[in-house]
Amino acid sequence: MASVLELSDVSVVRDGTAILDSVSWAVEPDQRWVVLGPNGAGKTTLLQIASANMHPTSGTATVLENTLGRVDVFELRTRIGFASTALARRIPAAETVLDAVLTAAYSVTGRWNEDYEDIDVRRAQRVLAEWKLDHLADRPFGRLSDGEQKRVQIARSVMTDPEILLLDEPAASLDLGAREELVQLLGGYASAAEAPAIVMVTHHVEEIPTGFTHALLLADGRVTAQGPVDEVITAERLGETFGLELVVGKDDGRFTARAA
Ligand SMILES: Nc1ncnc2c1ncn2[C@@H]1O[C@H](COP(=O)(O)OP(=O)(O)OP(=O)(O)O)[C@@H](O)[C@H]1O
Repeated sequence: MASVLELSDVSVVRDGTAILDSVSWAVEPDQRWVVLGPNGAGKTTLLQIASANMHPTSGTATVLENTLGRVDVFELRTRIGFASTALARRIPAAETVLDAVLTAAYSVTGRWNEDYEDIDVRRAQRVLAEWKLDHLADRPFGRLSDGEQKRVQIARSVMTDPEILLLDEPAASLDLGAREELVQLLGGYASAAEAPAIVMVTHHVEEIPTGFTHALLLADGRVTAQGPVDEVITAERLGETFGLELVVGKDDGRFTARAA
């Protein structure tokens, strides 16, 4: 089966600095990746490439078998699910939770005069139930808790049944209860055979859901390690990437890390 994402020697240069530097990486359909690295390492830039929102300065990026720079990215983006706080800011506060998810079918935020089919509405309702949001379907998006808003972002990004799902810090700013609820839901989703390939950026190994198979570590725009999650999320590899001595543990499928 073809890779859903393939970067070959990809660099992104801004203001004379390589914010991604010779990155080569492939994501297969049955893989779920976590991307970790210090602030400014280039994680969000990597997702911008993977979501076809940015082209490499040099090298080749192929997303769902389309080489960026040679294809109509508007059609391609409909096959990619992307959840980030920046995108969520575009959802009007008064929009109901159901509409915030439903409007993904037309790639818009803010319901206007689009004609939705019953099948779209039923799918939105099913997605809301999957992400434990069905009881909030009629609530305005702006009146949800942070944890609920994060789940709406993800529900919206899976509404169109994407072939690759990109999550930029889905658990950032959540309290312990909301984080654990989200990590568990993500773990269940990631473990399902029919789930798409997933790439999740996070700052904390505690946020890696069970069912995630691979990890990529970035520092200063360069890949410092990549491969099966248990080979990469280690004290040695993380320590090199973050530049400090760490103790890394794993319990019941979940990782922990602290300074040594
Ligand atoms: N358009 C741009 N022009 C110049 N520099 C940029 C641009 N976009 C990003 N950068 C710089 O590139 C580096 C990587 O940014 P990026 O947002 O990808 O990192 P990150 O790993 O996601 O960081 P964080 O963990 O803090 O969110 C940062 O130093 C950032 O300031």
